[in-house]
Amino acid sequence: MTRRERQALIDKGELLPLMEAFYTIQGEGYHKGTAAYFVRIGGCDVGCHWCDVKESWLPELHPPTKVDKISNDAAQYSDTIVVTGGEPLMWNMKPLTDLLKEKGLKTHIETSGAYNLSGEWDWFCLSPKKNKLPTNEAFKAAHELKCIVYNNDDFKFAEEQAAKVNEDCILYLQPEWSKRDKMMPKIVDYVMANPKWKVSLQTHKYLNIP
Ligand SMILES: C[S@@+](CC[C@H](N)C(=O)[O-])C[C@H]1O[C@@H](n2cnc3c(N)ncnc32)[C@H](O)[C@@H]1O
Ligand SMILES: Nc1nc2[nH]cc(C(=O)O)c2c(=O)[nH]1
Ligand code: SF4
Ligand SMILES: [Mg+2]
Repeated sequence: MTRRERQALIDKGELLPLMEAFYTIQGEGYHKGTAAYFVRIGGCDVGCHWCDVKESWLPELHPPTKVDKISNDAAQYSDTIVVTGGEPLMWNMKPLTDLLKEKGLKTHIETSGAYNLSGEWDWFCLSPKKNKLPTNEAFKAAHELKCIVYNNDDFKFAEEQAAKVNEDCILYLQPEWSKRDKMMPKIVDYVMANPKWKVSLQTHKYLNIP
């Protein structure tokens, strides 16, 4: 395949830069505790300084992989597939989600929502970032809003984001991992005072699973 041919397939979403795929338990948010197959797509330029997968950022480090292979592998493991990254919406997600749905699998996404929406999602987890705000489309699509709390300013940011999602969107505050001891007591107080919010923890890190 020439470079140009490969780029055309990437543009169409037939090839995606796959960093890793693994079967585990969804650790975060509404579906925490549910067995799921994770597909981690490389590439992200949002630049969160506390990102826990910085190795995902450069797309050229991750091999362009056929979505047929990704979906066939996924079907061997689980009926719930979580597509994450990196930032999956930097790529065209339609071919991948079409294949997953043809197989009767549930498609979940973890996204910052900073890029155009593509793909068909049964569950849309939006985690807004100050550096690159979500699109209006992403706010409308969100089933859960998961705001990361690194410092006190993040409570205000979280409220601003919550004002933009649908009324039935489930609202979560999740401590940034390195600040969890400092921020968790503040999150607890905040949620008790503002019970429209729920706490989300990265439970997979406590369980020592991927
Ligand atoms: C690694 S990101 C990939 C998907 C997408 N780029 C996003 O940010 O939503 C997956 C989830 O992990 C969260 N996350 C990343 N680093 C974290 C950290 N250090 N502590 C807590 N949550 C973190 C993100 O906010 C997001 O909800
Ligand atoms: N177990 C587990 N649950 C997760 N929920 C969201 C994750 C992500 O990195 O997107 C993640 C992850 O990396 N592992
Ligand atoms: S948007 Fe997601 S993958 Fe990108 S830097 Fe932020 S947390 Fe990491
Ligand atoms: Mg993670």
